Amino acid sequence: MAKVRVHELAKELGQPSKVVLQKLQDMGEFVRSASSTIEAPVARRLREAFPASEAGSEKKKPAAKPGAAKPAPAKPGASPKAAAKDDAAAPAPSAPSAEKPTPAPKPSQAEPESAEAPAAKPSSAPSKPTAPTPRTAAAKQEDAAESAAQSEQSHADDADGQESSGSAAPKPGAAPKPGGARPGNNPFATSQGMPRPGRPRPQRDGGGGGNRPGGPRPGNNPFATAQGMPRPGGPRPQGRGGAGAGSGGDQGSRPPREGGARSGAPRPGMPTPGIMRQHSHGGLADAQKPGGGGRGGRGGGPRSGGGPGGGPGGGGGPRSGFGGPRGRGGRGATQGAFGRGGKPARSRKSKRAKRQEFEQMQAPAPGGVSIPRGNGTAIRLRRGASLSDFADRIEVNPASLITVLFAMGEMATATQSLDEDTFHLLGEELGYKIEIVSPEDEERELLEQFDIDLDAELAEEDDEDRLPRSPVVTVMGHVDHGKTRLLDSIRNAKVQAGEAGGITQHIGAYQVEVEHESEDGPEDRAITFIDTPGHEAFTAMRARGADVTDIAILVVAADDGVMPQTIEALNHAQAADVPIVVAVNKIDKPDANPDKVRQQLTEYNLIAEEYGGETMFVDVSAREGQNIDKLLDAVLLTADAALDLRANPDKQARGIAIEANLDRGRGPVATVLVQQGTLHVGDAIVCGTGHGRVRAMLDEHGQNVEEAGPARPVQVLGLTSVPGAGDSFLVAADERTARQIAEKREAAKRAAALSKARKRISLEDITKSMAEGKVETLNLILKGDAAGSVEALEEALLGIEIDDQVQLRIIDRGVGAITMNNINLAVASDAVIIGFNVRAEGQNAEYADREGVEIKYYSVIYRAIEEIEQALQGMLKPEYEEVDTGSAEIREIFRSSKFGNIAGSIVRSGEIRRGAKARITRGGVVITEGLEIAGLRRFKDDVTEVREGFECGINLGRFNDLQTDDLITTYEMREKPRENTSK
Ligand SMILES: Nc1nc2c(ncn2[C@@H]2O[C@H](COP(=O)(O)OP(=O)(O)OP(=O)(O)O)[C@@H](O)[C@H]2O)c(=O)[nH]1
Repeated sequence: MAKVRVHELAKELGQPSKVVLQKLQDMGEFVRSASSTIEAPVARRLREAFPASEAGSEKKKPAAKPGAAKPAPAKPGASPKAAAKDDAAAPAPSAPSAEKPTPAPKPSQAEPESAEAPAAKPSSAPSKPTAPTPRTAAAKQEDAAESAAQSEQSHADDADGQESSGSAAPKPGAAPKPGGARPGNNPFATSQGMPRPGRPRPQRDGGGGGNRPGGPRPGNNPFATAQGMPRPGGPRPQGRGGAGAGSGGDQGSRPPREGGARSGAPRPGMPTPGIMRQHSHGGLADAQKPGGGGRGGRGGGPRSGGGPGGGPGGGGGPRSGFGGPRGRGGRGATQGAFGRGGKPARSRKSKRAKRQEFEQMQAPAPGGVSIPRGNGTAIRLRRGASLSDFADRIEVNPASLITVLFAMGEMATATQSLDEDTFHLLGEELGYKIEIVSPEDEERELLEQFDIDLDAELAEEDDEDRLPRSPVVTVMGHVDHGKTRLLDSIRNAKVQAGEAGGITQHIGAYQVEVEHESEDGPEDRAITFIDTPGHEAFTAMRARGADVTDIAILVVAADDGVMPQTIEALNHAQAADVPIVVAVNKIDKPDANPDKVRQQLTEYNLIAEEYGGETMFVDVSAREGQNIDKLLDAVLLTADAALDLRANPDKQARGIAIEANLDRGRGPVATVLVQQGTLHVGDAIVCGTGHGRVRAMLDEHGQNVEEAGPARPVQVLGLTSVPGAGDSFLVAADERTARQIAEKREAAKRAAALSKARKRISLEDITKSMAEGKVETLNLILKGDAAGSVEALEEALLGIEIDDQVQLRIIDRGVGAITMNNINLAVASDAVIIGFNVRAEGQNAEYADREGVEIKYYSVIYRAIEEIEQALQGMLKPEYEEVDTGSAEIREIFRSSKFGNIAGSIVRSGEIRRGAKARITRGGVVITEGLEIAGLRRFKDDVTEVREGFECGINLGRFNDLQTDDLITTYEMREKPRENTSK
């Protein structure tokens, strides 16, 4: 029921507004002005206080619904009794009200209202406090209600202003408290207690009833799904209405509409919308009271009862009432009851939850689990990652992934490192694109965590920052052709006289000064030599990602000519795109034939300048120290012609460890080659998985140096552990960072070691790799048992007619077993090794496997040709074969209506696994195959496998044609080595 304004009431009572105001004040209700509204209960009490006029009022407002009236009595104070009476008086409680088990007293009030509901327009009710007006009044009330409804809004607004007016002053009579509603007793309040200063309100008019002490308080409503103020949506009109006449009753069930506002057709039994609104907005009259429970306004009593005790006042229950529109109303916010305050948080949550649910619904469930589909989302995982890592990335439980993987036929634990193929398969199944981070990317990402971006560093450098640096040279060649002697010779020739007594030591690399004739005249240039001769070391470093060599000196003994390892070295250098300078050695020997060497090498694309080529050949004698200067000159000329060797010396040093060892007295000692920047004593350094502070640096002469610039090799002391040759080093901001980087590198290394290396390049996927731009050519290394067969193979391979877009390159060939060297070259050059009647044995085979190098074995040339041809055409597909995994003999057949026939069997060999493919043979004849072990039991238990010698029950799904003595054989498809390919 709507509230009435004081002047309206005054008119009704035939009293001047002033008098009425005074009266209200006497009653303990504070009303600001004649235009203030007051709650129905207050109005009722007022009418009682002016008996004379009451009659008139009755006449006037016949409409007053009984219900409405009743509520009044039900003031809190009135409590039970009043309520009870009301109930009685009230028209039979409407069904709705009945439904609501109104707690306490309120019920009664509510009921009445509902009963009248039809007639009682919201607003009217309140306005006509006249209470138990006979139904006749209903009609009129309807009108009144409508108008009330219309005015609701305004009331509400007014309310704010009036809030304090305490329209709701406690009724004298009923309400015990003279002073109006007391804090804490406001049934409409979402929270009890004193209103905070400044935020009184809501109650404003509405409240009358609300305050009643007897009224139910929010939070005490046993029927409320949630205590406190109802949510906007939820509250039923009545709730609000409750205020007034306690109509609240049934409301609970009604939809929250805004009270009367709507069509004006109040629902029967419902509290008048108008009122409700008011309540919702304004809240109870008590507003004024400090404690007034502000908010309370709306909701009247707890659901049904209309107001809890508050009968009068409140009406609706907190819950139902909308009164309590979400929190806000409660707080007295003017926005009112329907503000959206209350539920936002909850609703957001629920949306999220819904979305998740939806996503899960779409998820494929290979193992019956729900996992959100990736829809092609790319997930990057480090090498050696586990299911747990993957699960973290897609935010699912690792157990789900284990299940999926299991359903796909693979078993793995959550923390077990998986290989790339498995991740790809799993990713495909779930709609994710798995990318395994390459070692280089991994290192890059690792450093990024420390704000170190080596690529960006280089990109940001200006050209002027980069100064010329000396070339780094590696000496290669056949055994005994004089590599070591040449290195010694160069070193000794260049040991400065000034370095008195300087004993040159082998530290892995050294630098020499050369007087070089350039266009601008003579100048001193330095050349750095890697002191470990041979292409083996060179390629091993490359295989580790360390490309330190700028130029290769290929040593060929003039008396011996080109030999197998000459060619191998040549191939390694060419595979690395490293320019070559040929040192034709031992020219002091009488049988030396330097020209023959030149001639021989033309076959390998090394054409001497004097023959019109671009390669510099220098005849030297390492033993005699002859032409060493010329050789060094040739190195510088080649470097200048083919390379632009420059580096920025003005930054923190980065480089590669060339060699390292544990020295008894000095601890870990590493020879590092600075590639960029300058290394200083005292720098915090991380080298491979070792770290520390540079305690001292020594050059190749054993002299202490304070700093080392680009291309300068130095021995570094101060590391915590011995790095490996080829490990990169860098200077970090501080020791702590250096340690952390080292630890992360260590962890990455461990993880990588745990994961099974994937084939870098394989014939099966060569075209795919080419399409993806991973490789541009198919690099092959041929090894055979005889020179003739290797040559024949090479010729045949080069004769394959292939598409222009595909390239075939034989980067090395040789006779003999497949060596570590061959594998390293394959690693460094992404090559496939072809073994023709030769194999990689023992350690080498393991190494190849570990490094992911594919070795294909053939014993028939045409087969090799055919496969490589197919590979280049993208036609080579893996071949599979059936491999039996177990067999069981049927001893007895059990018939089950549920599962069909069950074969009571005994496992004769291997093991029978659930899910395995199976075939049935009877007397040696295959009856059927392609079946699946659909069920497997040991006694009553479902099991996944049964081993040889044990009995079990096997269910073959729909296949029921079983007989005793039949043999069930399980098998699986395994990729098989191709025919004729293995030796
Ligand atoms: N006459 C002559 N002999 C030389 C010359 N250079 C090296 N030798 C000899 O050739 C032999 C092999 O020399 P090394 O320097 O050990 O050859 P290498 O290539 O290092 O040999 P490995 O380390 O076994 O690969 C030694 O006995 C040297 O003395 C040279 O210019 N003239």
